[in-house]
This record gives sequence, structure tokens and C-alpha cells, in this order.
Amino acid sequence: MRTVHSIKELRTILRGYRQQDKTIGLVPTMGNLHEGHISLVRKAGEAADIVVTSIFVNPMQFGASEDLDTYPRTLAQDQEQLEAAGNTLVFAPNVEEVYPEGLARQTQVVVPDVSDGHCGASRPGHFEGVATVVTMLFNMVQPDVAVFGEKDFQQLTVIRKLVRDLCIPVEVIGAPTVREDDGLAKSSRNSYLSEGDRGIAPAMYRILEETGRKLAAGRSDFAALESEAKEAMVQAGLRPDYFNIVNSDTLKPATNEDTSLTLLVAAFLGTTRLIDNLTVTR
Ligand SMILES: Nc1ncnc2c1ncn2[C@@H]1O[C@H](COP(=O)(O)OP(=O)(O)OP(=O)(O)O)[C@@H](O)[C@H]1O
Ligand SMILES: CC(C)(CO)[C@@H](O)C(=O)[O-]
Ligand code: BAL
Repeated sequence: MRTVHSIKELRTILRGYRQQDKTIGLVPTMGNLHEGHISLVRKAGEAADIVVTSIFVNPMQFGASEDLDTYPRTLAQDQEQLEAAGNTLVFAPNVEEVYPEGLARQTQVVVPDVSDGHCGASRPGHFEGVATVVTMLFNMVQPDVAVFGEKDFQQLTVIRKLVRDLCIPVEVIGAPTVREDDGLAKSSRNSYLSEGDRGIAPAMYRILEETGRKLAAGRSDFAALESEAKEAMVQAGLRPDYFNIVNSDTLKPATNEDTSLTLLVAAFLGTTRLIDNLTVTR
């Protein structure tokens, strides 16, 4: 497995694979890899001959008061895990390689509508940062397929729309959320949690499941269900950011006509912000 840091070297290596008619799968990450990421690498390996994993903590998607500086950077450990998972190439550029003119002069990709609300409301500019860097990664790697986790449900929706709207020739594959034994979605940010908060964190998924069961049983008083879920989160020791029941495709508030509903949740434990979601069909 090779690691490259420059776009030029990345392109040279990928040109060689393309000349051999190999298909290319891309897994964009911010590093500090866990089993969730590794499941994406394996999925990409099933769908393509060559797997490129990018590791880049993208400053453009972080707000001024967020954790850009403290976000864990663990390249050596990440490389070991990727090698064991059968990854072919690691692309780990530095910030100057990706944004040579600086962020203020960077062309931006805006994906309207599905970027609004939920995490888009709580993290202004976040999805513009994600959409821009993912578009750039698609142009740098020109993958046949790209794999993203369903854990970041709104992000996956934004990327699917971006690919459709800009006619980018890549197949976007969603991968199911990998969880700890107690239900907590695996996330790099779980490592920020104190022992006490780690004990509280699984309540997020438990409350998603409880609400999912109420919906499956036929309840359709969505606003009341959202309030009950937020109240249960407070009781458990979480500080809810949002708990929204939405149409799984549009991410707009659920209606009685919707057959697929997604419960989107974000909550704080101390200063750590965690997200999760659950989709219910009825
Ligand atoms: N538990 C998981 N199961 C499946 N995919 C995941 C999981 N966690 C992250 N991913 C996916 O891995 C890709 C890279 O995500 P990222 O590097 O932000 O990891 P993360 O652990 O979610 O980090 P963070 O804590 O910053 O949200 C994204 O497509 C994301 O959806
Ligand atoms: C897709 C992504 C790698 C873009 O920086 C990031 O948002 C992430 O890790 O989910
Ligand atoms: N997993 C999404 C990346 C972020 O939170 O910025």
C-alpha cells in the first residue's frame, strides 16, 4: 500500500491503474480510522479493483469555534488499519496542497435545500465545505464509485444531490452505520468523551429506536414524538441539538403520506457533539 501527499503523484499512479483497465473506488475520510471507516474500505473493495482512501481534515467544513485544531490526526495507525483492510492507496494531502490560494479565495460548491436545516442549521457553512472538498476529491481521483457512511445521513443526501446536479460520473454507495455493542455509532469524536459521558452516549440510539417503534406502531403526531424524544434525551443527560423526523429523500418534515421516514438526531455531551439517525419504513 502506498501513501501519497501530492495531487500530481496521485494522478500519475491512478493513470497507471486506468491504463490497466482497473476500476477505482474512493473512500473520503478525515482519518482517525475505526471499524466504521474500515467497513467503507471493504465495501469499496467489493465494488472496484483499486481502493483509494483519502485522509484530510478539511478546514473548510469546520466552524470557527469547532474542533479543527484538536481533531485527532493519527496517520501511522490509520495506514496500518488500511493496509490490513486491503486498501491500495492513501491520499493524505496537507492544507496547502488542497487550498493553495487559501480558503477565502476558494471556489465553493453549494447544494441548496438538502444542506439547509438539521446539521446545516447548527453548523453554518459546513455542507458547503463538505460539498466543495468532495467535488475536488472526485476531480482529483475520478473514481468509478465512492463510498460514504449512512451515519452522516444528511451528508450522504447532499453528496447524492451534488453528483446528480453536476452530472459527476461516479456511483455513490451508502454503507450502514457500524455501532459499538451498546448501540453507540462509532465515531472519531467518541474519543473526546469522558468515562461518565461515554456511559450516557448510547441513550441517543436507544431513544432513536424507541421513537422508531412508536412510528412503526402507527403514531404520526410527529411534533409530539420529537418533543418526547428530546425530553428523554435530557432525562438521560444529553443536551439535544435537534431531533427531527423527516422524509428520507427530501429531509423535509415528515407527513402522513411518507412511507420512509428518517429520524435525525444531534446532541451534545459536554462540548462533544454527536450525530445519529434511524430510518423507518411504513
Ligand atoms: N460508524 C460508522 N459507520 C459507517 N460509516 C461511518 C461511521 N462513522 C463514520 N463513517 C463514515 O466514514 C466517512 C468518514 O467520516 P469521518 O472521517 O468524519 O468519521 P467519523 O468517525 O464520523 O468522524 P466524526 O466523529 O468527525 O464525525 C463518512 O462517510 C462517514 O459517514
Ligand atoms: C466526507 C468528508 C471526508 C469530507 O471532508 C467528511 O465530511 C467526513 O469525514 O465525513
Ligand atoms: N463526519 C462529518 C465530518 C464533520 O463532522 O465535520
